[in-house]
Amino acid sequence: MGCEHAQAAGGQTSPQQFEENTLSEVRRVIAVLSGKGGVGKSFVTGALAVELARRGNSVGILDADITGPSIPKMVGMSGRRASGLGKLLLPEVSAGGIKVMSSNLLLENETDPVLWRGPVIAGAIKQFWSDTSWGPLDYLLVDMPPGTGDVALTVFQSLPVDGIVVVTSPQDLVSMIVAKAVNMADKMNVPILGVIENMSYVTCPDCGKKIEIFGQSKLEAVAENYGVKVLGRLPIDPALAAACDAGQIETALPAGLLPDALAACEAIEPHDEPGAFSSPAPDAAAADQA
Ligand SMILES: Nc1ncnc2c1ncn2[C@@H]1O[C@H](COP(=O)(O)OP(=O)(O)OP(=O)(O)O)[C@@H](O)[C@H]1O
Repeated sequence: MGCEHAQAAGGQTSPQQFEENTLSEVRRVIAVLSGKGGVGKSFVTGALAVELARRGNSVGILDADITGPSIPKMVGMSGRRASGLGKLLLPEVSAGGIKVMSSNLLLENETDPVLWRGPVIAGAIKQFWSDTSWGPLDYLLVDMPPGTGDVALTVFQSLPVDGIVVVTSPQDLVSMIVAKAVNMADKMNVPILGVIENMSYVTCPDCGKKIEIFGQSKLEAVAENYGVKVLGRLPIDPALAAACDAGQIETALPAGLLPDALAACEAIEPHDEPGAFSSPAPDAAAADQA
């Protein structure tokens, strides 16, 4: 574990902040975290990105779920590959204008497994931040890998994360997951914006009644206990899941799904005034010097 990436991932030595390149001006960085896999963290990341973009914001998603990337497929980028600009990578841009950088956009085939070890994964996170030309962004959402392990640590130590959205599902051990996230946020000195419960209920197609198939949600009580806000509860929506699989989240996502979560994102003070982006035009020569 001698290289700088290993140190960042292992946390054995002082953390290293990854530098932003001159072609990026990211105003807010929000990490979307879950306690374990499969609770819908990527879906929530995608939904927040779509809603923020619909409100006129420039939005990017850094897919830090390096070994299980699912963002490109959700926004219709299956089969696409990121291009380069001098020494920098260019994020792919969705039909709705969302910029994405993901390990899936660097693979020959999107079904290739990513068999990378921790230090290489930390190196990829660095590439997605320092070596990617994001341009001016109002919001960069970071789709975190599941859990609170090494890669999550690297992201919090190395990127200027402004806030964390925690995603749980009702069958989770909600209390434990929120506790872990709160502990990590405390240690990393990053505020938790709040918690979203995904797959919280189903809506009866006949009468519209909300049915809590996993039992009554404990979210409110747990959130209160840990002093974090509830930012919303999302239903199980098979049609929306199918639309995500088909790369159509941008057109299929109903409007107004997560108003409190959006308000929490919008309340973050931006790093720079909108419009303050003043880096040189993104030509290859400029990128070479970056
Ligand atoms: N509210 C929902 N209703 C129906 N299906 C959903 C919902 N949320 C997520 N899904 C589906 O569940 C699957 C897992 O979701 P997703 O990839 O977002 O989870 P994740 O927590 O990011 O998983 P991983 O930890 O593996 O990255 C996907 O097929 C997604 O479309």
